[in-house]
Amino acid sequence: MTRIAVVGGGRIGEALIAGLREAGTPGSDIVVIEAVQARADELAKKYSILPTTLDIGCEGADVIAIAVKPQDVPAVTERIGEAISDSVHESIVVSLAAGVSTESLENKLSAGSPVVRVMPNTAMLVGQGVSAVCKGRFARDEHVEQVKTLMESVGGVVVVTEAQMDAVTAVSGSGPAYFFLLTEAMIDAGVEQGLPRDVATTLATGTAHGAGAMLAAGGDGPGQLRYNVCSPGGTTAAAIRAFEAGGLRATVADAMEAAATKSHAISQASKDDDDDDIA
Ligand SMILES: NC(=O)C1=CN([C@@H]2O[C@H](COP(=O)(O)OP(=O)(O)OC[C@H]3O[C@@H](n4cnc5c(N)ncnc54)[C@H](OP(=O)(O)O)[C@@H]3O)[C@@H](O)[C@H]2O)C=CC1
Ligand SMILES: O=C(O)[C@@H]1CCC=N1
Repeated sequence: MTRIAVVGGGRIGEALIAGLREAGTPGSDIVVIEAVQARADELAKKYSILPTTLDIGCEGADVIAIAVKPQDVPAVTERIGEAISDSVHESIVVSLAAGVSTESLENKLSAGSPVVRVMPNTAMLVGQGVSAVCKGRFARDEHVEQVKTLMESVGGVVVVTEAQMDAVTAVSGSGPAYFFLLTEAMIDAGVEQGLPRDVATTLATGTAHGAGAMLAAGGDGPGQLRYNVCSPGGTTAAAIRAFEAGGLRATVADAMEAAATKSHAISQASKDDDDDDIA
């Protein structure tokens, strides 16, 4: 049994809670600490969990998952540090925030506190997330294993180095949004071609689901799967040519570079804040 305190009940906090509940974690093992009372009450009702304060929620928690916006992480971590500093129970502080380094978290906690950084994605909501995990200076392998097991209950998990986290964020943290954007564009294009919107939505969404399932089946890779759709002289090859002419691959590379650069900039901002604290 792992007792989890989720600090921040926004989009990703809810996705984690929903995925854990769906995977069978009892509601009594999860508490949520959320700034907006109405939102805390909504989550409590929806997932049969307890909304509480940070001090009470951190007491006895095995995992304290920080799911607030990156700029709110330093203040929240400092308060968590105060709440657990005298506790005999060891809590693993887990950050789900983009761009916030384990070092900046450790700087706000008592010396030697185990910190694990996770980059999840919103597909946790349906138990199909994929997360990357890296450990801070004081986290031992058993802490990483515990967090890995927790995240495996809501999807796949890979262990990476912290230096890889900006790239991870660009691929899988932000990734669901790229597929949603493509799906939206396909629906709009289907409507332009004369389909009713509900029909275009059913077709594009079902296609995304089916293509995802084929990729996840782990047989042929994406290239071969695409070749299999491209009948010689056919419709798909004509569409792929238009995608390539429009610079799709370069656009994807530029978009992911922008995401990774932003993640790095967030890390630099949190480092600068730490330096200001020390000065
Ligand atoms: N959304 C996503 O797909 C992903 C997000 N992440 C990371 O997850 C984190 C949260 O993102 P997201 O869920 O989108 O953001 P949200 O703004 O939806 O959620 C954050 C929530 O935390 C609340 N909050 C702020 N300060 C406190 C506090 N002191 N105590 C308790 N609750 C507080 C916020 O309230 P208020 O709005 O009033 O400030 C808000 O409800 C970010 O760091 C992001 O980088 C990581 C991977 C994917
Ligand atoms: O957009 C963001 O900053 C967060 C982090 C990854 C996905 N959403």
